[in-house]
Amino acid sequence: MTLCGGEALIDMIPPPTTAGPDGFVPHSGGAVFNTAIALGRLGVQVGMLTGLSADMFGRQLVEALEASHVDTSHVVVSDRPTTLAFVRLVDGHATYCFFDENSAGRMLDTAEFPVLCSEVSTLFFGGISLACEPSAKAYAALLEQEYAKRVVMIDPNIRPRFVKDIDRYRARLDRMISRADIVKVSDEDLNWFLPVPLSMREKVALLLERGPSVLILTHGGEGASGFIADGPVVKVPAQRVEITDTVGAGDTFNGGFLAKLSELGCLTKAQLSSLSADALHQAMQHGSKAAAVTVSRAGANPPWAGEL
Ligand SMILES: Nc1ncnc2c1ncn2[C@@H]1O[C@H](COP(=O)(O)OP(=O)(O)O)[C@@H](O)[C@H]1O
Ligand SMILES: O=C(O)C[C@@H](O)[C@H](O)C(=O)COP(=O)(O)O
Repeated sequence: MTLCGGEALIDMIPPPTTAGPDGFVPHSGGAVFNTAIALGRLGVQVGMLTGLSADMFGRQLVEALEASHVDTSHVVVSDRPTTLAFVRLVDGHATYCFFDENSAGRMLDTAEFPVLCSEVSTLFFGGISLACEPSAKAYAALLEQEYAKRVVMIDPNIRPRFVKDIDRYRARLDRMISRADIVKVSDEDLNWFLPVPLSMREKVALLLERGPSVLILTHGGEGASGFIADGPVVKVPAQRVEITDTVGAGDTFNGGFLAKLSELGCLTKAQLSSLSADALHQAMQHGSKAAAVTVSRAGANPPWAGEL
């Protein structure tokens, strides 16, 4: 089972026709939640480790997980509120305004973490859960405890506005990246993480030196590049589709990517350490197709296997 550890929240999204702040519609979301939903819909055995509220939005999120075949046995329910993310769309591109003070996801602490079931073979982490305390510290500690036994993927989905102590955030991400088997970053994330006058290729080399077997760099509507140590750069273009909004593009890409690696039998530490360029290409292609479906419809709404 792949266990996705991180936030599940409500994206308040304006319908595309609404010019002003009126008419926000609550969509289930959160970067890590979206990846879990994508995996469940694509037929991968997946569970979610997160803190959810007992409020109406928390119940909406549990129902959404169950409807997409995501196991909820690692979900911790509390009376704290659900995180809300108000979304602003400019030409389909999303920016976020978060309300997460004291929220069920953000306040999840190590002491509340359930024991991982023995079927968990892969851990996926990312998003604002790695930026907010105390959840960030708790997920980082879990990774540290588990990385030697299980495959780990991270998509930091960097949101600097959330972070009070930037140096601590950067150092923690650095350590997590060094423990991960697969790392996915956007161009923006990479430039934030390594704000030095180096080329993209040199920055990629620096990240690979830290330890991951596979690094994916996504370029929004320009597609993605994949890197393995000593292998060729694998490039996959974005699919041409009419954009409704880009919410959850990267998260869905991650789901499609992991689903294909799993189907190919490559989701083990040994396989990943000698991944072929062909397997990498197939997995990225699958991620790109899945993401294209999400950007073509409202909110993060990953495709089912039959839609690809
Ligand atoms: N405008 C777009 N059209 C088609 N596919 C897109 C578009 N934007 C993103 N994608 C797909 O989603 C992937 C991830 O997008 P990106 O914006 O780089 O990640 P993130 O959402 O994590 O910032 C891209 O590599 C591409 O496959
Ligand atoms: O969790 C977030 O960072 C924002 C969410 O509200 C949103 O659902 C999301 O996951 C956006 O992810 P991205 O578009 O893949 O960066």
